[in-house]
Amino acid sequence: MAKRSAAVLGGGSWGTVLASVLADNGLDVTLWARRKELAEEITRDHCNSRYLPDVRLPEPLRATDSMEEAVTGKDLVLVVVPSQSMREVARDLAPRLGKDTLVLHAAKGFELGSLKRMSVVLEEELPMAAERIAVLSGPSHAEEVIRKSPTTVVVASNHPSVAEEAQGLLINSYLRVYTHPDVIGAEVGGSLKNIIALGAGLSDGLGFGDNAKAALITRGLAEMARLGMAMGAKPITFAGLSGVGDLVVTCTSRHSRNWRAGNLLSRGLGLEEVLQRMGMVVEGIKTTQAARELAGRYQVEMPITQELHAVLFEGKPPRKAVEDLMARGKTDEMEEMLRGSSGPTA
Ligand SMILES: NC(=O)C1=CN([C@@H]2O[C@H](COP(=O)(O)OP(=O)(O)OC[C@H]3O[C@@H](n4cnc5c(N)ncnc54)[C@H](OP(=O)(O)O)[C@@H]3O)[C@@H](O)[C@H]2O)C=CC1
Ligand SMILES: O=C(CO)COP(=O)(O)O
Repeated sequence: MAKRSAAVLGGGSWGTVLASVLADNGLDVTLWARRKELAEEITRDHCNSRYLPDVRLPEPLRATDSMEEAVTGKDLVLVVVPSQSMREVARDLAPRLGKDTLVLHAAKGFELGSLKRMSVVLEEELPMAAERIAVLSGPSHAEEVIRKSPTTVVVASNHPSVAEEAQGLLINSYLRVYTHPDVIGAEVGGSLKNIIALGAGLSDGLGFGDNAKAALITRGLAEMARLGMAMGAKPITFAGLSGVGDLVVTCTSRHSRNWRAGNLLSRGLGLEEVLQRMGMVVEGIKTTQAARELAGRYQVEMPITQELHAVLFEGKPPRKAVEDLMARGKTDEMEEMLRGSSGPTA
């Protein structure tokens, strides 16, 4: 059988690590990075010093700044760029995509303005591949996967054979990949957890304790599921890897960029300075804007998201946001779930 092949689009931390996983699995892998010097460093020195310092990449992994060279003839194209770049990259990919190529993305966010999920953006830009699109999500920090630390993820697709094929290419002894039928749930969970992780970083930075973090995780999950259900997700998806699994890892891991950004904000730094210090994408910030608009569109109550939006974009002091969350009207924890409603609570 011919050697399977893949292109990974995006030379950041997650794209580089997923390309390394596929290379470890024996695929012929080409990584596409928009900057020539980064592509050259990966091919020549087997490292990505900006995004993964002190990590040696598999020798067979090659990189290029030519999209054409990266994707031609590949069985799989894995798109791993920040959400706000997804459409632009998909547009460049469209004329070069093979007729049977599987398209998988691993981005966690919504497109600002349209508020679309990433698989919808891909379907629009790659209509010829609409039946071959899948999403990779779940608790998976790049820094741990590259160390081959046991990790579990899901590959969700509306087409079971597509999810199974992607599962077969990615699964190995340190990365256990489950298929999943709920694309909406996987994308909404993976995106919204970043908002709650920003809140967890803020909460820890303000010196609140484990009780506060457990509250954020649990009530955060409730509001993620509420919006997700209103958008068409299956509620049970939020109990899985792309829901509570990813929420827990992002709210508790020292690797989380969203947690770290929240923590810097708690020290009084402005948003611009936080982003500059991070030097990597912090998806939760734009997702907070998108989720607040989605909450309005679907008439869903998302108090943590609302308060975080006020802190990030309206200058509200974080402690006042916490006070306001604690002073909300009395309600029943499970009421909306037991009623099966996604609408606003009393
Ligand atoms: N890091 C992780 O552990 C995980 C990340 N993810 C998700 O994966 C996505 C990518 O994250 P991650 O790799 O960590 O991000 P990074 O910030 O580490 O890297 C982003 C990469 O995307 C590139 N990029 C940005 N815009 C464009 C564009 N318009 N065209 C081409 N390339 C572009 C950047 O290029 P340049 O260097 O030239 O700026 C950079 O190589 C995000 O949605 C994130 O939430 C999901 C799971 C785990
Ligand atoms: O999605 C992730 C882990 O599953 C990465 O989260 P951060 O972007 O917060 O690092």
